[in-house]
Amino acid sequence: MKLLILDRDGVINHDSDAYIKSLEEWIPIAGSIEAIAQLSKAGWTVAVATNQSGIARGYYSLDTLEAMHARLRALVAAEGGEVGHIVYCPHGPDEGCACRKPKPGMLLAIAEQYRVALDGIWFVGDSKGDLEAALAVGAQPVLVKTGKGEKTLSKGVTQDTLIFDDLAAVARALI
Ligand SMILES: O=P(O)(O)OC[C@@H](O)[C@H]1O[C@@H](OP(=O)(O)O)[C@@H](O)[C@@H](O)[C@@H]1O
Ligand SMILES: [Mg+2]
Ligand SMILES: [Zn+2]
Repeated sequence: MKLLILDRDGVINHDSDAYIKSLEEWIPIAGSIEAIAQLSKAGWTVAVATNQSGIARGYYSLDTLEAMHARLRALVAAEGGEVGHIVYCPHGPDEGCACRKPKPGMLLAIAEQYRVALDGIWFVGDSKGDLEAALAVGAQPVLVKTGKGEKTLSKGVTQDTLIFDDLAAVARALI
């Protein structure tokens, strides 16, 4: 199967150093909804793996998080596509969970969900932790320059990292 895994904040929607705390703050990056829909219509399964420590920090509720993901699904559906499995880590950095990136727990959960291996599967992110999670399980690290991507790039990435301007450019490369 054609599986693509996306980070959320800074890849699908704009990110903020103050966290994305409400549905109103969840604003798609230009071209990202259309990119997901086009990929989906081209036979790709598009899954999402996102750290959401704002839950543990008490910045927003699980209901609010689910409302953001319902909005994502509705916007992609309106373009004729669909979003696959969305996995999130609600834990804080000090909880030692297995799912918070750069740990690969969420990628492994998605692989198990679809009963596929992660070798070479593209994981598109904007942060160093996204790239490290991909490398930890043999997936293909892909960096976009949106969100924290430019900052991540400026600090240096591994040679095998693929780099694109944004998610729309990733979709163009795959379709
Ligand atoms: O990019 P994804 O994984 O979809 O989500 C990132 C968010 O959970 C937040 O992650 C936080 O990192 P800490 O969790 O505080 O280390 C900060 O980077 C915030 O700016 C950011 O909005
Ligand atoms: Mg991100
Ligand atoms: Zn976790």
